Amino acid sequence: MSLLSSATVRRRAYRHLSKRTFSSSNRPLADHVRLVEVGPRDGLQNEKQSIPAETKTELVRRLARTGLETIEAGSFVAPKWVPQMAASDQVLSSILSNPPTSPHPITYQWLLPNSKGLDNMLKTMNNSNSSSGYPTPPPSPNMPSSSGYPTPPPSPDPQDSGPALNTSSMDPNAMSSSTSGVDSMTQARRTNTSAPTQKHEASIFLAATESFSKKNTNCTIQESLDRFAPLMTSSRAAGHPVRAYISVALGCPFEGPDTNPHTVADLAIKLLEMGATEISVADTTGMGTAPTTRKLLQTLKEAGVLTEDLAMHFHDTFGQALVNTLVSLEHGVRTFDCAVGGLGGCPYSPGATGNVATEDLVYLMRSLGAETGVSLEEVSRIGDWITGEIGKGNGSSAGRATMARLRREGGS
Ligand SMILES: CC(C)(COP(=O)([O-])OP(=O)([O-])OC[C@H]1O[C@@H](n2cnc3c(N)ncnc32)[C@H](O)[C@@H]1OP(=O)([O-])[O-])[C@@H](O)C(=O)NCCC(=O)NCCSC(=O)C[C@@](C)(O)CC(=O)[O-]
Repeated sequence: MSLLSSATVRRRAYRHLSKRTFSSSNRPLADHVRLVEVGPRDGLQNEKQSIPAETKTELVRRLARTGLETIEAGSFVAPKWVPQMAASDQVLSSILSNPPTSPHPITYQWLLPNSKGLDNMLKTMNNSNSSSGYPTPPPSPNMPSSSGYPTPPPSPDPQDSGPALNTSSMDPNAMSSSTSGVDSMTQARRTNTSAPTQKHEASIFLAATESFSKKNTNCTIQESLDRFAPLMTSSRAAGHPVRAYISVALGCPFEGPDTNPHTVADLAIKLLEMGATEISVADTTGMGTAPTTRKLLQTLKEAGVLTEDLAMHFHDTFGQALVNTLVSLEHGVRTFDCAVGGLGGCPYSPGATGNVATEDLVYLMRSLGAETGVSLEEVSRIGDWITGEIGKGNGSSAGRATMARLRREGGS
């Protein structure tokens, strides 16, 4: 892809804003941060030893009880490329036929590389529908707003660029375990025992560099866009909104740390124009730093990409994920991807390690006075359990500290 001038990107952004037909269904309140749990997919896909489908399903079931509202539960990619995800159809079938218990509706996301992936996802859904009585999603015209999604909450004050940071000396770890991690709103929602509904979304992915695009999906960036146009139309028509990742946005394992932010902005606009409901900007390699994250977010803003259409997806390879999260929060981003226990890594990004840990993000947000609705104790128990199941060290500092406290208190 040619390097685009900022003027070209700005022109495209103007087009994108004037042609905007999508709505941001996940628009968060100013003091609410939405966490997208990617542990069952991004967290497990790179594990070498085969993990039983039952373990993956159990992970999703446990996560569904924590207050998380969005869980990426698997992928429908070529098994030759990522064998670990081959049982995602079993995970999906299980979720449909025996819905996980959760305090509120959950959106499950499924990563797709092409239309074959979408066909396989829809086939699994249809098979499960006929055997489980799960209602077939209504066909919808190509408008995400008519796909049965709830009305978005009131939009934040446009002047508000971030939650008021909590500068008090309160130690969030000192909260009593009876209230910590779950606010009164979440507690109230938990009293609702009626059967929760579930939604399913597709997530697609392309790269901001040609080298990574080739390695990860065996095609150029333009070929990715060409592949995704019909996939997105079909997915939305079947009632499944589409989220889009842009990988290697802050550094590429093959081309180095200087990914062109204008390329990222241009791709974000194209994907939004094609109907993506959200762009997850991914620091696949964890090379991002506070200055490069700030520069990327500034470039996206100047190009006309709204913060409510963005999620940030940080890997913690160089220990910068929380710093970059803070920079993003200050910039106004309110959606972050994470993986319990700090699991994760991309099979086609050599050397890259796990995603930022869910437990660490919950702890950070709580310290800043931003609400996630997620229980720190519950996700810490899950991080402890799943890393033990797959024989890995627990990659979450907040998770390890919380487990140590729970064990001291006899409540693990
Ligand atoms: C895109 C392809 C398929 C191209 O791979 P290809 O080899 O060029 O595809 P093909 O069309 O030539 O097909 C090859 C074989 O795969 C089959 N096939 C083809 N598609 C599918 C499918 N969907 N599901 C099941 N099977 C499929 C197809 O039927 C055929 O089977 P055969 O005839 O040889 O038996 C491949 O490169 C691929 O699957 N890549 C996915 C790689 C991947 O999953 N990477 C990790 C996820 S991305 C990531 O982790 C980054 C992210 C999202 O987390 C954000 C970040 O941090 O950056």
